[in-house]
Amino acid sequence: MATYSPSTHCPSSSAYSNNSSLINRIHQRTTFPSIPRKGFRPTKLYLHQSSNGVSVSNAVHVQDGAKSMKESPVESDGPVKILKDGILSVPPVTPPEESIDVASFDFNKDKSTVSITVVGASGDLAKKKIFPALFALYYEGCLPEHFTIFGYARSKMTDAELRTMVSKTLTCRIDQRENCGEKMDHFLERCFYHPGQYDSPENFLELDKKLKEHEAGRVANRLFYLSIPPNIFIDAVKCASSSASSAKGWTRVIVEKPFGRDSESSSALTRSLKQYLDEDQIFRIDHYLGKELVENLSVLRFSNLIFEPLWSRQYIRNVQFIFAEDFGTEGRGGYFDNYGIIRDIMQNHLLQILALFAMETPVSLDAEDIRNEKVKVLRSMRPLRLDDVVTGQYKSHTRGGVKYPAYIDDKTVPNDSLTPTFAAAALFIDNARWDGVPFLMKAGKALHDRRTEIRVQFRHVPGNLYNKNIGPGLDVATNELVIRVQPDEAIYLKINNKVPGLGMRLDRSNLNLLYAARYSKEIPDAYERLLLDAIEGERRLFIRSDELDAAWSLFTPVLKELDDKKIVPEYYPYGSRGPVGSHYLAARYKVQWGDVGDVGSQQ
Ligand SMILES: NC(=O)C1=CN([C@@H]2O[C@H](COP(=O)(O)OP(=O)(O)OC[C@H]3O[C@@H](n4cnc5c(N)ncnc54)[C@H](OP(=O)(O)O)[C@@H]3O)[C@@H](O)[C@H]2O)C=CC1
Ligand SMILES: O=C1O[C@H](COP(=O)(O)O)[C@@H](O)[C@H](O)[C@H]1O
Repeated sequence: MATYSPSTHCPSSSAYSNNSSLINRIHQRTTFPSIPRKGFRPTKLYLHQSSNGVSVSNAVHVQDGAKSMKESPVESDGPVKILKDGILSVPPVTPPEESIDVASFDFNKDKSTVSITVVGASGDLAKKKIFPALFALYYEGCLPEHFTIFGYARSKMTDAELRTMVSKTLTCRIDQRENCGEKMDHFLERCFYHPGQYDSPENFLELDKKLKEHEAGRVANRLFYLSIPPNIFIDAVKCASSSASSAKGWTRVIVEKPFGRDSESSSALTRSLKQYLDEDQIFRIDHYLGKELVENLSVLRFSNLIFEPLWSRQYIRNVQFIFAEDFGTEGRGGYFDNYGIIRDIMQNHLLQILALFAMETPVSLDAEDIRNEKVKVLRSMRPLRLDDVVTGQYKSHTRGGVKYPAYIDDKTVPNDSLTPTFAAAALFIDNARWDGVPFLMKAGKALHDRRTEIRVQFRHVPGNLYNKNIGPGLDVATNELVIRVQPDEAIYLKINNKVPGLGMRLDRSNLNLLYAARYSKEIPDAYERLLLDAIEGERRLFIRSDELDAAWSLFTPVLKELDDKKIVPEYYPYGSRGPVGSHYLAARYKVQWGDVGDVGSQQ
């Protein structure tokens, strides 16, 4: 049974199909348009699932007018229905003897409010992603009616200065709708700033005071977004929890990666966080889980009959997870040098995608059921061996008269740094479904293009009648499913086809779902989805501590060995395809990287 109190109205967020989320979404949109009797205003609904969907078993109503706000449960006189657009029709119940005039009753009085504090508001991520995502949610009508946004950092800034800073990053990217400028102004009016130290309980108390002023006596829910370097996470959490957490509503904290550098430091971070927060208050963000095509992975797998039966060692030859950026670490060298590409991309983003790709069917789409399956598959994996890893680092390269820098040219990076900016790895899942199937990962900075893809290469057709038409490269002519996460989001399937004409020549073609051609709506940024979920308490896309432990267990031994043995990375020119070693690694498992020579989904 789920209890809920009226909160947000988000017309575009009805995409979830699991029942608990459906309850949330329906609730957001519950507007009680037809209060059945004077004086009957349900303030809470007890929603439960039934075979017919969601129904209301009990409503609590306000009785006897505004002054005596007694709440008492009432039975509905008939079934509660969900009408079109998620509006609940609550059938009449017997009215009280004395009823009040609905028009004079202040229904907003006891509504809750959400205060979002961006800790580290002066920083890169806050400007680039968090404020724009909050604005997009506001624009789409996804934020609750009562909300306030506070920026918090050490930099001295006034509210007006914060607004100026934030306004530079906001865009009206969502369609070409009207009143965007006006909406921006309204949004900015609800943004405030409080300067303070991250380890000062006094400064957080001052913040608390300001938050309370804005919350105006409503039930206050508070979300803190830690957009700060990891070495100050705990200071900030300690102060936020002791001096600025909500007395009556919920308090949640979004924690940005990196969640440690290895198993030990990650466990220590979790232990420290749990001194001040419960696990269900901690929202560990991996923004790749908020990307549209990553969200779609489960839909593709579990709602299409043609895929799930093929999803095993029986039909799949190998799976590839490819991340490439065509720019280096410029500006982030200081952070990056302490982490490297394996920690920055593989251990989190790519491994999370792998877990979603390879997990067994969850019992339901509830957060815990999905995360249980992810943990299971991660724990079935073999820890990565040094032999199965190739590392690289970009070096300076001049092209078209332009000189591109080496990684170590960054002033914040030591000249003798061995930190990998590229890595390729072969991983294995020792369970019945995936026994022997190589899961290859490749991630790199300063490569020749920018893309993130999942490539599924299928086995060849046994006894294929058309072998002679295909020729010796049998494995090259097998089916390949490509899920291009970015850019130009697409899902395409490579198939063999007869070239039209009198001869019998086979050709490889793509069955192609290119999002830009199929859907006119712009795809929301991952941070929008994740922020909305955190506000709504939906944990499905956030990392649970046992998932994190399992993920670190796979990579910690090899990371330690790379450090201890001071393994020298293979140097590759800025803007190239990366170290050739990655091809040798793939070849050892009879794999060819699918991105090489693929002209993509445009054909
Ligand atoms: N930037 C990005 O693209 C991504 C960032 N992340 C993660 O998000 C978090 C924030 O990233 P980002 O915005 O780039 O970080 P920044 O380096 O920009 O830091 C954010 C703010 O924290 C304060 N700060 C910086 N260094 C220190 C320090 N040594 N001691 C105390 N305060 C400091 C500064 O604010 P002030 O001086 O005003 O207090 C700064 O504006 C990090 O954990 C990062 O790993 C994750 C994914 C991508
Ligand atoms: O977490 C990180 O992600 C970005 C890439 O994110 P994207 O959404 O732009 O693909 C990466 O550049 C950065 O190094 C890493 O820390």
